Amino acid sequence: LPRENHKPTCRKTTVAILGAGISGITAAQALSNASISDFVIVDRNDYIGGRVRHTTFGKSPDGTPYIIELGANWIQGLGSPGGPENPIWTLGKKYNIKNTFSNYSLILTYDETGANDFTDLLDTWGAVNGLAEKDAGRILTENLQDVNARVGYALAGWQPKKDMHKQAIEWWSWDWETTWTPEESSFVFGIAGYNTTYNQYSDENNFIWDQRGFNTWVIGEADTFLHKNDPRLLLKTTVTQIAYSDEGAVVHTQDGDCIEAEHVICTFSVGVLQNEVVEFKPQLPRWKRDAIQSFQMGTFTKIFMQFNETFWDKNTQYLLYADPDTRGYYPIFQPLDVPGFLEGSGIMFVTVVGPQSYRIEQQDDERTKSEVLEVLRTMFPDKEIPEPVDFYYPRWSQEEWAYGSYSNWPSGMTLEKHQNLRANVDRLWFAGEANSAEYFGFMHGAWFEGREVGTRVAHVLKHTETGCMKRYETLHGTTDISEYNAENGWTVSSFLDYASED
Ligand SMILES: Cc1cc2nc3c(=O)[nH]c(=O)nc-3n(C[C@H](O)[C@H](O)[C@H](O)COP(=O)(O)OP(=O)(O)OC[C@H]3O[C@@H](n4cnc5c(N)ncnc54)[C@H](O)[C@@H]3O)c2cc1C
Repeated sequence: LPRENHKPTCRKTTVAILGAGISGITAAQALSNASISDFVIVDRNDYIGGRVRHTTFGKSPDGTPYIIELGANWIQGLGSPGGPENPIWTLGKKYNIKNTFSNYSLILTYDETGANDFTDLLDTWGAVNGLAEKDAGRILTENLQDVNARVGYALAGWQPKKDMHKQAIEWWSWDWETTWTPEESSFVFGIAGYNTTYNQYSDENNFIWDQRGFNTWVIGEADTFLHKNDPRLLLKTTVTQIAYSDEGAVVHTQDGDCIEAEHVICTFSVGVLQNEVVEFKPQLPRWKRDAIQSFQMGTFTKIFMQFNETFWDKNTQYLLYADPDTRGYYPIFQPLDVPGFLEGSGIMFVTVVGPQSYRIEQQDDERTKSEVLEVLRTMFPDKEIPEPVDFYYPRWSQEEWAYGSYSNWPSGMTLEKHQNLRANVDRLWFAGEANSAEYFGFMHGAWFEGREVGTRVAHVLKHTETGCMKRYETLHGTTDISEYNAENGWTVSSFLDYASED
């Protein structure tokens, strides 16, 4: 609400960048690099980084709390000799972000009987996945109709049905990354997206445990073009309305102020756009609303616990639990009190996604804590599982500035329709992780899209490019292979493979 005695003002700028997450900061940096310094960056939070967000948790031996990451935690796909490097990995190194290789083979499996080794199913999945990849590649290149990933994997020979061990392996291999089930996800883009990150860069994921917070690199990059107390950075400022036309735009904020700009770059998550917390005037055209509502926003919830004593094997990074009744019920536990991470911390976290996230994000901490402890007692029948001394989890699906964690590609969405998510409407531009056709969901997706749109707007301002991104008012059922090009956000081939050794 407008503050008492606050006189509304309307500020003028060339470019208003909405959001100070990775995309917003990268867009501003691209403008700055093109010598356009007249912009403002607006964010409702009081920090730079958006979904790269941390908090304090528990207590270390010296009494100070630990820093834990509530949002992005891994740099995914680092880079291979002879191939390109993931820009987030480059930046992680630049800012000396503390991280450790996530070793997925340091895994133990459990079920309702306690420890039970079903890791051989990982090899079965690997073999099926090889066949599935080939099939997905054929669908893409021959312009055939996409299917959902359940169908794609079933045709490759994967039938998990009522085998809860197989369901757990499938959850670990699919849902943990996408936050949606195979039934709900695109087969082709799920696999192509996986390949552009893990085959183009590498299959390594490094886990961040830096006690300055992972967003140190985002702040560091912002500092390369913003100065101390820069008036161009407006934190704690909530956008309520964006009025746009082909001549410019006016952004209205909750405190009654406004920003008049020649161009607006909106980097809000697809969850924010879907939930209409910001009013667009005029209403966005149907082709745009269709694309926004079609893309999926998923939820990924990390539940943190600190214990006074550890009861897990210090040589294990992952504990996978197959619940006998419910797929995805507290399936993956990660102790951080293991070598290379936060040793001595007593911290462990368990992750749920999708419908389980929605469920637990609506219930109170006590209920969730007792469910988690019951699972741990099932997994370790011979051990005393103590009450945690600290317990916390975020509610991503309810955050008005995110409405979820990150996006996923649903089956039935073509590259053309996704391009409509990216395309500008008059002088209103869009960026953010979901707009990356090749890296949706990831931090590097947000980074590439912010850079792309910032660069485009700079060209438009300098009259070296026209103002329109490709869009499809009439969609075709499938996408021809010739359309997998830069104009539609497809810059590298999903068939490239620098990462595999053979
Ligand atoms: C739990 C979780 C785990 C993840 N794990 C990983 C991972 O391991 N690896 C990885 O690569 N990626 C991961 N991600 C995804 C990654 O964090 C995102 O892809 C990336 O940070 C998105 O950046 P962005 O700039 O597109 O959006 P955002 O970071 O959401 O930035 C948009 C900004 O807009 C602001 N905003 C929204 N509404 C308004 C409004 N009305 N007014 C003003 N400001 C507003 C928000 O406050 C936000 O700061 C994870 C995300 C989550 C939540």
